[in-house]
Amino acid sequence: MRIDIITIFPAFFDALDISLLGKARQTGLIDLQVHDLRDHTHDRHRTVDDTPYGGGAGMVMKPEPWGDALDAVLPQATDAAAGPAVDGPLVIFPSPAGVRFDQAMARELAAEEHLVFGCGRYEGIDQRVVDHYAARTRVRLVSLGDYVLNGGEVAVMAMIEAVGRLIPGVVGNPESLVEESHENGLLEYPSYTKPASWRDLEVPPVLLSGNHGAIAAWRHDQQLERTRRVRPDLLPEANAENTHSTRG
Ligand SMILES: CN1CCN(Cc2ccc(Cn3ccc4ccc(-c5n[nH]c(N)c5C#N)cc43)cc2)CC1
Repeated sequence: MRIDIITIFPAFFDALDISLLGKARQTGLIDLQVHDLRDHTHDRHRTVDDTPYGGGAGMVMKPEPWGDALDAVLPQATDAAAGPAVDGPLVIFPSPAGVRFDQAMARELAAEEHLVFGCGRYEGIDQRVVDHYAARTRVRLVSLGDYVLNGGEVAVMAMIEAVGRLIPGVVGNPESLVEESHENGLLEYPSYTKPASWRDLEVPPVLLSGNHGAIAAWRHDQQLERTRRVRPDLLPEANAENTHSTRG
């Protein structure tokens, strides 16, 4: 997979040089490039923002640097008349107004060949940037969650980590991807390791029994109990209820 990130804070992504994603880059599993938006400015102050038309607080990111930066990482700009290319890169702009990112979207993105992330700052990016590229390629606004961040970098880091670990070969033991939270729609079960007794707290005896059937049943019960308590909205019956009510 190829990943391009455009940002005014390239150093923010130095963390992608270490750990599993750093190894995936070294082995060529992921070709990840970080681009400084200011390298696509043409004034001596390397200006990327300006005041909003119509007034209002804060600054908006100018379209010209974004156009030059995105043109540099996207294939030869297709003609808008041809409509958005369906087989080209997927361009993702993190935004509080975006579709909520979740594990299902992470799985979708992990199947893509080329992702381009545009990290906005200030009060956001001039809307014409989104409109221009949405006419030429696939563009998505994606939100990390219902809270306001100062820019897109934290969201992009989270998305790249969630997507990267689903790419075959990135995580040593693919088995560990199967039983984690949200992979089967439920929260994960609690985990334990040695010692069997710690500060008078014991490991649940079933986990020491060697009875794999009983262990699997206990773990599924723990997933259901934890999901009911913490995230009842994830339970199948909650979704079934929603489905019924939308049918009216
Ligand atoms: C006219 N006004 C009306 C109010 N808005 C509100 C507003 C919009 C952006 C920002 C800061 N910011 C800039 C780029 C950028 C990208 C992602 C996110 C982001 N926040 N939360 C998520 N889950 C995010 C993600 N993913 C935030 C970003 C601050 C305040 C501004 C314009």
